Amino acid sequence: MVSVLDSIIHGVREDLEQRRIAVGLEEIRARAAASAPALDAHAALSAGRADPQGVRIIAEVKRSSPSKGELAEIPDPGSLARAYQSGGASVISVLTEGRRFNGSLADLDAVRAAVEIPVLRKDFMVDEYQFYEARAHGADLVLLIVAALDDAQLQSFLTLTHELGMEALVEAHTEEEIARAAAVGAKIVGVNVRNLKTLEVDVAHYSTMARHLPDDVVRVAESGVTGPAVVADYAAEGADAVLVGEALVRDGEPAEALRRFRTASLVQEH
Ligand SMILES: O=P(O)(O)OC[C@@H](O)[C@@H](O)c1c[nH]c2ccccc12
Repeated sequence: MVSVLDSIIHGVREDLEQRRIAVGLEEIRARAAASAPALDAHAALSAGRADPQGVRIIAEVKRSSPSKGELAEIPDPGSLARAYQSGGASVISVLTEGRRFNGSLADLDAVRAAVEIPVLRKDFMVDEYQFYEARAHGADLVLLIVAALDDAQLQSFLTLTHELGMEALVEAHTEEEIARAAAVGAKIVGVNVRNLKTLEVDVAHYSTMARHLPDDVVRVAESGVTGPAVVADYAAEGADAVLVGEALVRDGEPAEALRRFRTASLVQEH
């Protein structure tokens, strides 16, 4: 059976071939080498558990999703990102996938130009071209989805990411995927409570998976935040950072919403 993830990746590869025709590998490598050095995303996220200001937030610029359709128009991604930054975000995540998420590299450029904090290129990374492209467009961090890659790809893409001075958020959904992330030496591991093969969300899944995370990685809880209580639960389960999309893009006052999420972990100790 073709999963949602498989069908997204099929489209990602088609779109990628078009971009590779327009800007060849050699050119994109040169652009990556010429861009300002990546910011330290690992430092921005590590030891979030002990942060007296509350759990770290990775705030996402996300217009649409395969599960919900259009979430928000976001005519000016740079100004949304600035609001996130002023609300205390540690990292901005930008969806650059076009077909299902209605994102683009232009969104990444706009966000990069608007903020001083690390930026995550959130896409389905399946070809080395995309890593040079991410760096050329100012990304500091990329997403590696374990379910979309075999071990050899995971290892070589993680190495390439580090060679380019970037960090990777290595996303797992199952215990086996966490073990695969750990085996390649991932330093930042996300547990996505949304299963990308079926799109089902189960926020309790984070606590089930958290005990399998290695001690020495930065722990990120991804998806499913509907309000401060969910952020507080993730933090209580030991998350250093929480990745939030929908709840922030749908909120009319994203900076305020972000502040509420950050401090939720301080007031709702378990
Ligand atoms: O909108 P939410 O439920 O807050 O989720 C954000 C983020 O975790 C989600 O967008 C996401 C997590 N991993 C992904 C991989 C690809 C695309 C999107 C995602």
